[in-house]
Amino acid sequence: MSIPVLTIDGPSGAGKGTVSRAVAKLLQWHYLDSGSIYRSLAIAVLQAQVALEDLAAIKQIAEAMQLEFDCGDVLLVRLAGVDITSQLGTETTGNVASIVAAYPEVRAILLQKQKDFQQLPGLVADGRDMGSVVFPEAEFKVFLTASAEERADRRYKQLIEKGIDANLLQITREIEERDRRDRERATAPLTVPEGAIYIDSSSLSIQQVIDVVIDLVHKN
Ligand SMILES: Nc1ncnc2c1ncn2[C@@H]1O[C@H](COP(=O)(O)OP(=O)(O)OP(=O)(O)O)[C@@H](O)[C@H]1O
Ligand SMILES: Nc1ccn([C@@H]2O[C@H](COP(=O)(O)O)[C@@H](O)[C@H]2O)c(=O)n1
Repeated sequence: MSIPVLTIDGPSGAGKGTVSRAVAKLLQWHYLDSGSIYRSLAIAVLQAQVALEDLAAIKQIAEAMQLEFDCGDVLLVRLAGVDITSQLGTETTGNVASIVAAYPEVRAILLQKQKDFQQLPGLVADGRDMGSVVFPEAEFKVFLTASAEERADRRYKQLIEKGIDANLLQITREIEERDRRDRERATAPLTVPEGAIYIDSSSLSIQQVIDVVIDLVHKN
């Protein structure tokens, strides 16, 4: 029996995490936030004070990385037994994640960790290459995006709500730079996977996007 997978790929701030968590909860399926794996590696690399050009050292860290996920209402991540959840969401972590994620060797090391999330009764997987590389056979595929201005605005509001000082212009620049890096890398670039439905959420509410995605699963 094949285990159903719904993949939700798209650029930063498109709403993938928010929508994936809600849909996984409604379907009572498991949830994979693949970005948090790359973000955890970024934290481990920063902690080890390794240069971002030192591929050999980064590969060693990726291979040895002991990660535990608690995917309840709020995602909790432990690295070597230490809760790193509060460090995951920063822009520095996201930017370093996108630099280490560009190494094909690093992606190969982290591939099986992601595949292991495919468990009954089903999986909602969010990231950049879920529908194209990690779960190419997925039954349901979504590409979720929004304009760069809208995504930067969402990220800005998210940071301000968390009490984190933020600068809209800087966030816009960082989002555009991360998009460029994720789209232009040679291995597993951000792309619309074959067979995915394309949703531009620039003028849709979170609930409207959730409804479209739930409909896709229920109608098939
Ligand atoms: N359709 C929407 N309308 C308005 N705000 C939204 C919408 N979708 C998501 N948001 C808000 O945008 C912010 C970013 O969403 P989220 O973290 O889910 O994006 P993401 O695609 O997972 O980003 P990343 O890839 O960087 O983790 C959140 O504060 C979320 O509440
Ligand atoms: N499947 C994925 C998921 C993420 N990445 C890289 O990690 C960065 C952070 O991801 P978020 O979804 O948490 O923002 C992202 O910019 C990508 O570079 C990836 O390569 N593949």
